[in-house]
Amino acid sequence: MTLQAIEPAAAIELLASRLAPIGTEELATPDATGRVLAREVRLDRDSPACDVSAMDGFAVSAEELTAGVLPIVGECRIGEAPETLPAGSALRIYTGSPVPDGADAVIRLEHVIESEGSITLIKGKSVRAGEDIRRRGENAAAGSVVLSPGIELTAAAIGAVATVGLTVIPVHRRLRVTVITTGNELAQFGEGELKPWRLRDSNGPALAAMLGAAPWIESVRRMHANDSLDSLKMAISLGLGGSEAVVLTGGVSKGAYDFVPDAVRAEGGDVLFHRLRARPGQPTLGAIAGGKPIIGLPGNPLAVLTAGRRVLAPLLKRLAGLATFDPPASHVTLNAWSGKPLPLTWWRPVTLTAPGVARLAALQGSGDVCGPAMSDGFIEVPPERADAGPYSYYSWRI
Ligand SMILES: Nc1nc2c(c(=O)[nH]1)N[C@H]1C(S)=C(S)[C@@H](COP(=O)(O)OP(=O)(O)OC[C@H]3O[C@@H](n4cnc5c(N)ncnc54)[C@H](O)[C@@H]3O)O[C@H]1N2
Ligand code: MOO
Repeated sequence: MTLQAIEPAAAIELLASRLAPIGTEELATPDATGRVLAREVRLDRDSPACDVSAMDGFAVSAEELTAGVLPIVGECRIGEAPETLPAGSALRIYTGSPVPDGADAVIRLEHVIESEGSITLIKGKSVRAGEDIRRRGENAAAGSVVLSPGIELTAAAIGAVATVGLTVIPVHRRLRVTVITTGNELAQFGEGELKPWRLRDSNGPALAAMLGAAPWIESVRRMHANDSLDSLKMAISLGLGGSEAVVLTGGVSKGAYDFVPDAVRAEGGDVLFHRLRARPGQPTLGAIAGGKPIIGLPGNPLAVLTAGRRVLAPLLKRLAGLATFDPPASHVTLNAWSGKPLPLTWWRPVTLTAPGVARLAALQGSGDVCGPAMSDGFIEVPPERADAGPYSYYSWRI
């Protein structure tokens, strides 16, 4: 069966729509950092839960302080129930202390003169009702949604989870991914002198580096298959058995020894796309078997990086439970364009040189491992464009 070449975004959408997020587990809140939240989090009480001072100073009646001198008659301690402010007086107050009943403003320390146990406004300063008071519920009211499911738990999110009082939180389990390298040309461990027609595996380590850094990936298991249908079938079967996603590199194109498409189908894979309208990475294949994605990346090292980052990574994010699995990219402008336009999407490695500015990496083609080595990521050049951009930019970090 020949499938039409498809746009990268459409390929992601097609396969993502067939994937369900992995199951969940409960973790102690701080241990969930970087993990994908699996429930909605709502505020259990108003934030703040009572009126509190925003500054160190004095709780007063704005009208009374504006009118003259106020004796300091006590203090509002932080962490203790609100005091009552007697009429015609001031209470010391600290950032976060509950505002006493009877006060309608906080005047900060540096705006008053304190003398003989009383305060007066410094000349030129004024005080208004409501000043420097954080009102109960002004951040958010009890019951409001603070976090939606499917977000990655950042430091800010963990703070919110903790403030709601959740000591354990449901998150999606982490993915186990199997990466299968293919090809009889790859050197074996301990092979000794490397003949020029043999080569070291760079795709396996590059993919393990890209995927293994994600906090929602548990493990990247590496396997190797020879260029034979049986060897590939065995590796795919083992991969499907022990992980949530299987990624292959090489053997996916049109050569006599490119058995990946047949092996994927033989192992029950429903091939949804096989060829992207994008380069490098054109022969990329996407399939689903038993609800698990199988992604066949090409063998060329740059194609592995670009299609891995642009197509594989969003699909794994979807599987990991991330709601925004193909987020909008940031943009960079090139310091200079070079090259003739292509009739398809062109992924070109770049190095960032200033905020929002990038330089094209010098490289020979998609078989060049060294050219992209110092790049930060790549730009996505739409078909027929041949100018300095701006273009969508994808970092190698997923
Ligand atoms: N007649 C056609 N030939 C090719 C086409 C085509 O459309 N028609 N597409 C080309 C494109 S584009 C690409 S990309 C490559 C991809 O081919 P495969 O996915 O089948 O990959 P292989 O042939 O197995 O390997 C390609 C290249 O990559 C090297 N390689 C493979 N694995 C590794 C690894 N783990 N580490 C480092 N390098 C690896 C391999 O030795 C080959 O040099 O096909 C074009 N051909
Ligand atoms: O598209 Mo291949 O992916 O030239 O390298």
